[in-house]
Amino acid sequence: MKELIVATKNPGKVNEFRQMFSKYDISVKSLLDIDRSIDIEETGSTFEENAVIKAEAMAEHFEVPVVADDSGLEVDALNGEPGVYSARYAGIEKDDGKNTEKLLKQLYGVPEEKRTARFVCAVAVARPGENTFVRRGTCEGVIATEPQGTNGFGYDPVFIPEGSSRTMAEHSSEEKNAISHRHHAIQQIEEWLKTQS
Ligand SMILES: O=P(O)(O)OP(=O)(O)OP(=O)(O)OC[C@H]1O[C@@H](n2cnc3c(O)ncnc32)[C@H](O)[C@@H]1O
Ligand SMILES: [Mg+2]
Repeated sequence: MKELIVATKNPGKVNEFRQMFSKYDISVKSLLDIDRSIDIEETGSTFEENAVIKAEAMAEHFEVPVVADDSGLEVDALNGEPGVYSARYAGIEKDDGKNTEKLLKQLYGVPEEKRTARFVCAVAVARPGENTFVRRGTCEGVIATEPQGTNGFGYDPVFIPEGSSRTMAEHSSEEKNAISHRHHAIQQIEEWLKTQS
């Protein structure tokens, strides 16, 4: 089994990458396993830019291929916010509970048909001495009026994916990994993943 570094410190993402990469016989090492003190500043203005920044910084550092994910939630009634600031929406401390609370406050009184949103995930692959590539996946849905469910992470308790009546946090990880933005982004790097296992 081949091992790949995924340049993230988000344990929820790590679980999902582990589950989805196992299909390719690839095991995942994250920054939580390697060095929690590594901090990469996300200075880009798009998901793609930030994913590339994270992947290239770590590929240069470890001198091996590195995958990185930059993701977030775009809410139409908020002109695409929180977007690339999803992790820091309610402050720098990255508190999922505070972020969802702020989001529900911002959307208070907004009717269901105007609560459309999408999760976006950019996955970048950086390799020493080779060109970096980045692919995007999305998952359409609406924002609920109150949090429901305990699975997943981030905004999952308030995001109802299209075609479902449950929030993402009420979906099993298998169900989420079949429809998520991260799944759709990873599908697009499948050819490369197959060369890695
Ligand atoms: O940068 P790394 O270390 O990967 O971890 P992070 O949590 O800071 O990740 P991002 O910078 O990509 O910010 C993504 C935020 O968007 C939200 N998010 C992304 N994917 C999500 C998902 O599958 N379900 C719920 N929320 C998600 C969640 O709040 C994340 O913290
Ligand atoms: Mg981040």
